[in-house]
Amino acid sequence: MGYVVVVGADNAGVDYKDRIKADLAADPRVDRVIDVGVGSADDQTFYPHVGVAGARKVADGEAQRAILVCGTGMGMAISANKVPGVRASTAHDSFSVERLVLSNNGQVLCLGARVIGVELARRLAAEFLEYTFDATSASAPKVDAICAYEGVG
Ligand SMILES: O=C[C@H](O)[C@H](O)COP(=O)(O)O
Repeated sequence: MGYVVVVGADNAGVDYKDRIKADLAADPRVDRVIDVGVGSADDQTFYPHVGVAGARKVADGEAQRAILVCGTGMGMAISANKVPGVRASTAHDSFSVERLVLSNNGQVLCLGARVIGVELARRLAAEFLEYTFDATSASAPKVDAICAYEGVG
């Protein structure tokens, strides 16, 4: 069983989002890609609406992961983290992407199209799917402590 992955972006990130969406569609690790928009750079929908829509699909169990793109990645991360059960962060290097999953059990990777190049963004998106959180690891009780602050888990 492969991943269901949500992709989303605002007008600043839509080109990156569409590139990553195409990569995911061709990725054998991915069963389905859900695109929560925007559809074009003309769509001025504010990033929090996209970020929360994407994060809700993860929280609801419709998807296991989400990749959200805005200008910096930060607005998407702040917005996605408003959804209980979601752990989202901007990560612009390989080590941070690894730790987002292995340390933080993060399900939502946020990328900044005005910060990193599209080839790095594509690579980080692919790397994000390489990792699976180990619930028996020493990091697990720390993630449990995060969840306890929001009444989840
Ligand atoms: O975090 C927010 C994003 O970077 C967004 O794409 C741009 O937001 P701004 O237009 O408010 O700078």
